[in-house]
Amino acid sequence: IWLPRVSEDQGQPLNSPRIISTALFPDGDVPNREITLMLMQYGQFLSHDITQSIDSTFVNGSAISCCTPDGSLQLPPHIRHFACMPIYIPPKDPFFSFFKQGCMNFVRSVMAPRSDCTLGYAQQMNKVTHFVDGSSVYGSTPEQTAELRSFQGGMLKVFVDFGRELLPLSKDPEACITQEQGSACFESGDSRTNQMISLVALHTLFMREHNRLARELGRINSRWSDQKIFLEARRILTAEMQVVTYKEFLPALLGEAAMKEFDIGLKEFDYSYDYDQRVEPSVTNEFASAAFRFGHSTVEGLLKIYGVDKMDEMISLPETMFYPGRMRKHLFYDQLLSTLTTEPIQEVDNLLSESLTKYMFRAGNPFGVDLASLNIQRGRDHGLRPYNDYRQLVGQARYTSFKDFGAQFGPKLASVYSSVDDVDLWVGGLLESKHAGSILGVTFRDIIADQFFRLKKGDKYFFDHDPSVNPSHFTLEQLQSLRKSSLSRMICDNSDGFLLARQALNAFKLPGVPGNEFHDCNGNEIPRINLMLWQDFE
Ligand code: HEM
Ligand SMILES: [Ca+2]
Repeated sequence: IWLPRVSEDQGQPLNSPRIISTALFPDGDVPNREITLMLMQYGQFLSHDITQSIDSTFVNGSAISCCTPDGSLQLPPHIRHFACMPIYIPPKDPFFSFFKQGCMNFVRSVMAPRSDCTLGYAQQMNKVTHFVDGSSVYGSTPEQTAELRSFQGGMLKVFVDFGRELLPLSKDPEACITQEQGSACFESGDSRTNQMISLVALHTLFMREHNRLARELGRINSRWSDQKIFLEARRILTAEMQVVTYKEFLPALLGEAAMKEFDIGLKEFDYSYDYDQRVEPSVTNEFASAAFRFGHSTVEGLLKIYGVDKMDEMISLPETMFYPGRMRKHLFYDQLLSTLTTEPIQEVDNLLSESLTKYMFRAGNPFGVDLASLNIQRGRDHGLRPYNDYRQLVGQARYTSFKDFGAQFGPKLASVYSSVDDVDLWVGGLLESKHAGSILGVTFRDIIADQFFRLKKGDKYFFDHDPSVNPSHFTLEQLQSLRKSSLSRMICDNSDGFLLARQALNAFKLPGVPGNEFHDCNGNEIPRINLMLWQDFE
């Protein structure tokens, strides 16, 4: 019902995720040659639009701790919260032992009530709307949306910092490491916004695009109310996000073959007529707790920030986690968008930046937490089956021996797992080699493609669905225009204009990759949506 998985060998508990993490996920630098860091950053932004599990808390909302205050030991079961599932750190740990850490806090996710009110095995709750609907921009509840709106001209609230529009400042004193003078901590539709600075940049980009749309719509339709402009701008921004996701992001991630195999490409003309009410659109646990966490392997631990003709700064990622004050620096937002669209992504492999496995959220401390351990433990918390079962599900032969994982990983896996049927999904999925034009192995590729199939075919409000099913459908002319949206156009239109005078057509592909040369933002090569199609003559 809710007990974590045990070994297929003799039913003993599985090995500690931290031991698996140190054996298999060292740091290393292997950049991809075609894909930009933007795929990583948009990936995280998009994942936050569709999934967020909820950590259990005490009844009064305070956080649960499953370790002794000094982190040396786990609290004994009889005095700790029932949702505790702390991660054991061995005394010989190559990193945490220096700090005498023997326990990494881990609290199990809140369960969802079953829709038919029966009892049965646990499923976890999703805190955000699973549809690709801009909830990361607008929030997932009407109350959150109201909090973010300015109620003037259809716009979202902003913090005007010496003439530049940034996200509104957070009122929560705990949302960042510091709220000191000159620093900043931001508010958006998603509670994870300040997790790291390039995520803040994407939230800023989308907020600005909403306000740009609202200003234009208000200019074209001088009689529209705040409410009308807000809803219309939101409908357009959501469509833009769906176009960027299905036309640019997914092909770069999954490859053209998967787009065809799973029939998730966007149509070029007409409505798509492919809404199917039998399709279950909610996010699968396999997607949220393992496959889409492929992104953690693509994170670059050092952000290279360029000045006009030289490198300005090399920022270590943990220094920007819950500490996004640099956003207030004059050039920084443009510089960061430029870094994201010109620097390569790290390959999806067994290499993980130390900024995530040693220093994540360290907030000035000499050590942080290990995201790889959290991912493995989360998979067990959420009741995922072992990797082998999913291999079979996507049509691959089950592995029968550790040797099947190859000479590089087989022996390492054998040293930390008792049975080949014990390997966790997130671990096995990351170790696969790339499949058919994708940057992912076949198992993650298929789990992710399946999810985006559901999120399109199962969403009656998806932007290209026809009037017979979609109460908020567009006209065919509007649809044609919306299909030209791109992340590059959005960046061109919403940068500060200090550095970003040009963009490559596809923001997920490195400039200079054939067919992806730079174009002037002011020219017509990077297409624009024609907002005159929203002119209302009534
Ligand atoms: C610096 C970058 C990132 C940091 C610091 C970060 C951190 C985290 C943390 C702390 C969690 C929760 C772990 C747990 O307790 O289960 C998480 C979950 C997750 N992350 Fe990341 N992440 C980053 C980038 C990414 C990227 C690039 C992607 C995808 C492309 C991604 C996808 C996800 C997903 C799907 C989840 C599960 C969300 C849920 O359902 O709760 N993350 N991440
Ligand atoms: Ca959503």
